[in-house]
Amino acid sequence: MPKADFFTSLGLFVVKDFFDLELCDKIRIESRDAVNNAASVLGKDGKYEVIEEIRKIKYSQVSEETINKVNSCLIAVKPKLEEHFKLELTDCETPQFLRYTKGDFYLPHSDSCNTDNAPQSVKNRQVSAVIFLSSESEELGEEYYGGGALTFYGLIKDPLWQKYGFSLNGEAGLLIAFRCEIWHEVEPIIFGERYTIVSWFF
Ligand SMILES: O=C(O)CCC(=O)C(=O)O
Ligand SMILES: [Fe+2]
Repeated sequence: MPKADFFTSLGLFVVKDFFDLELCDKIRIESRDAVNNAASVLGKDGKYEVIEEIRKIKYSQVSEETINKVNSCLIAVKPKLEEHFKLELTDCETPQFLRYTKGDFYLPHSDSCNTDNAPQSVKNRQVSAVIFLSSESEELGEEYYGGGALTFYGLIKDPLWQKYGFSLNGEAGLLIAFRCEIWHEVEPIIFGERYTIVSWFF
């Protein structure tokens, strides 16, 4: 599996210890114990709906304090994202706290959508950000999971490589940011629980 530096060399933005392990543990435990709801996707009619054949994940309803803390960390990195992607960004969406248990996944998708009926907030998205709170590992433990690779497509423009997926090894504390149009998926979780936070800059 390629290392984080490989994704940097292909133009993605990676910070390895964006969150320290103490903060990852704290938010992961809060996310595990919070009320969970099935996550939705944008349906063809431009409305959000739960379609478990496409995105089988739970949202965790963490505290306002945790949302604000993560939000301020994301806003603090905005100037670096603007410089990296050569874009002007206004703000980021309220972060979503995601919990994946065995068998959960998210099929290949892009985070932006330009169809006429898409909500303006989705049309405005420019950069996606994912923060890992747990690590992919062969070890068993609360902070580890197996499977669940975040896999990116079309990173190499050559037509021969268009359909090739590059999988990132999830590591607690790592932030990866990428242009919203890039296709990506979360492969099914084989064991353990996978925790991430996602948000979108616009
Ligand atoms: O959990 C992840 O690694 C990414 C999730 C994702 O792609 C999304 O929610 O749009
Ligand atoms: Fe996504």
